[in-house]
Amino acid sequence: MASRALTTPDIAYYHSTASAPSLRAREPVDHMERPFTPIDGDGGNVKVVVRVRKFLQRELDKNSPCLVHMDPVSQRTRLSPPDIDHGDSNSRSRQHEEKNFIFDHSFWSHRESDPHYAHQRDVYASFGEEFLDHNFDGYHTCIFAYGQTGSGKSYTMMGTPDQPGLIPRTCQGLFERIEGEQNSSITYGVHVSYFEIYNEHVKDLFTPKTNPPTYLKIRESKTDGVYVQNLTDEPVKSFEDIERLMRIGDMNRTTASTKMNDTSSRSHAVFTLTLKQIQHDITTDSTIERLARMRLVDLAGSERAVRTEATGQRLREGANINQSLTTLGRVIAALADPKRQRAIRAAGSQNSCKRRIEVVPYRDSVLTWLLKDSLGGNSKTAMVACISPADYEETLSTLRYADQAKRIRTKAHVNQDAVSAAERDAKILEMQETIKSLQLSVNAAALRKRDEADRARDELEDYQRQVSKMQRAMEESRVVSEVKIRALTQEVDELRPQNEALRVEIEALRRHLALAVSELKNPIVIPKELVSRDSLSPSEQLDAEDDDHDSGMGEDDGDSVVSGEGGFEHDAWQAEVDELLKEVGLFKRKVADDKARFPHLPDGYGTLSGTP
Ligand SMILES: Nc1ncnc2c1ncn2[C@@H]1O[C@H](COP(=O)(O)OP(=O)(O)OP(=O)(O)O)[C@@H](O)[C@H]1O
Repeated sequence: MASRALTTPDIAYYHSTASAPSLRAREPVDHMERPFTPIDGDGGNVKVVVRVRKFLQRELDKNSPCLVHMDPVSQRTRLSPPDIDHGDSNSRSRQHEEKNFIFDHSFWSHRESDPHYAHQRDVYASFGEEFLDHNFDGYHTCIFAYGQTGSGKSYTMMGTPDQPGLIPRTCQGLFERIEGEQNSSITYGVHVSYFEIYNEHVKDLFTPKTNPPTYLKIRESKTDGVYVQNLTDEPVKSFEDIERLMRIGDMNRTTASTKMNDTSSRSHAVFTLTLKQIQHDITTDSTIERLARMRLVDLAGSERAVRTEATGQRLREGANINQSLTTLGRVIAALADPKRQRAIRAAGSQNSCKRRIEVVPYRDSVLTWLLKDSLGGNSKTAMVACISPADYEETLSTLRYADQAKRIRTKAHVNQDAVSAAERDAKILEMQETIKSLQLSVNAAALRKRDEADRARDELEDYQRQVSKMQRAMEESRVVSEVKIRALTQEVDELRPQNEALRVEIEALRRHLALAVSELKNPIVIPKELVSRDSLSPSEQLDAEDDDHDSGMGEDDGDSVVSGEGGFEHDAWQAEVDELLKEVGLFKRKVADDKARFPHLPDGYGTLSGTP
């Protein structure tokens, strides 16, 4: 097993180039519009890639020749027979001949100076990103590394601190996409679990080792398929959270030094990321949920006891590893069998024909039982066949295995649900009811005799699962409510400036009306004598003025506008009156304007009685 990536210097500047279609499109996935998405229910063939590693010290010491050649254009992988002089003592060189294979991709990681050398980032860019796309589209995926011991599986899957592999890159890519997402109506939930299958037992890698070891049970349910009971499924918010967990998991993983590999994985490790995307539509108060599970599996390596020279515990481990890999081989062979595939197509929905289709031996090992869905069911799956450059027989066996896996077709479909707010509430209510009834039956069972204790325990476990499911649903409900609040707050913020502008306008209007009302309430009264004098002829006006002088008018006339200076006072009056008339005219125009702008103003608006 290669040491795992704790820090990731070369992914700090590694940017995902693939887009994350996710739920940005409000509608459910439309396969007609997105031709690259296969028809729902058809995951296509298992993608198979092959990677050859560099020489290890022991191979260099033996001056081993490189038996593998890869053509970067045709993707052809050629395996040459070993030279008799270089052939090891176990090889039966008489039967060896050149073999050619073509896979979806061949990664040449043998000599770094070669122009087509495949770095860790190239492996991820080649299909890791594509698989992340599938996850954001709502598909389950699985990538597993297969190969003999010491062939580079852990290096490819986990990598080293300097050269992180597919698992840390996938986790980093996932959070880069989530953080880059602009659509605030989508909420993301990511959970991580990590377990190993050691000597046909399942161990949680996130919980501390115990003595004796704690093994977990495998269960199967209609809704969840095959699952590990009570497995820790940690919620994570960032890549750093995952790194911390991976560190814990790797410390707990069973490795040992063998003759073939200093840090050999003695177990199959299954790292699972679960991505839940919830998009809330504020207009209909409904949600679309997409769930995708990505399984990243680092298998233990096949090994020959004569080569590893294992004894005791190592020998038993090796036998168990080989046993489960043999079962995996039988499962792959059954799934890839063209006769079986034809029979499935012919059977369609006829149950009688289905029964005659050969049963795939998933249950013969814990590994195949747990990977059932990933191998032949609802998943898009890729296999990385890791090979050594100097071991003809083991490499040929791996390449044959991989060649067979190419023919497997899976049945992936988008895992998506549209849920209205009412449905979600009803679901939570239903769960509460189930929990209540389970609680009753658990209580009742607890009262019965000891032989029923097992059943009671199972019911209790079911009950606990339901409770944690409900807690998760309620947590999701809370998250959706937060999204709603966020959207409404945003809307209020957007409306605030418009509201302020309207408020200012109304205030100005109110002041303007108050002015108009006061003018109308206190109209300007023009003295009668001024009006009647205006109607006289100029000569008559002069006579009238003489009369005024004669009668002493205007001597002490604080109230009168007409003074002894004659024409000057008259002009001032006239100017004042003109000014007032102008203002009245202005007011009338403003009232007319207001009526045009606000057609709903009452009819009496602008008149003394109609003014508020
Ligand atoms: N592409 C590569 N480039 C550089 N070194 C590599 C490469 N592949 C593997 N190695 C090195 O080869 C050694 C064995 O690799 P690794 O531990 O990944 O093998 P493995 O297949 O996981 O073995 P096992 O099944 O025994 O766990 C390690 O020292 C690893 O660093």
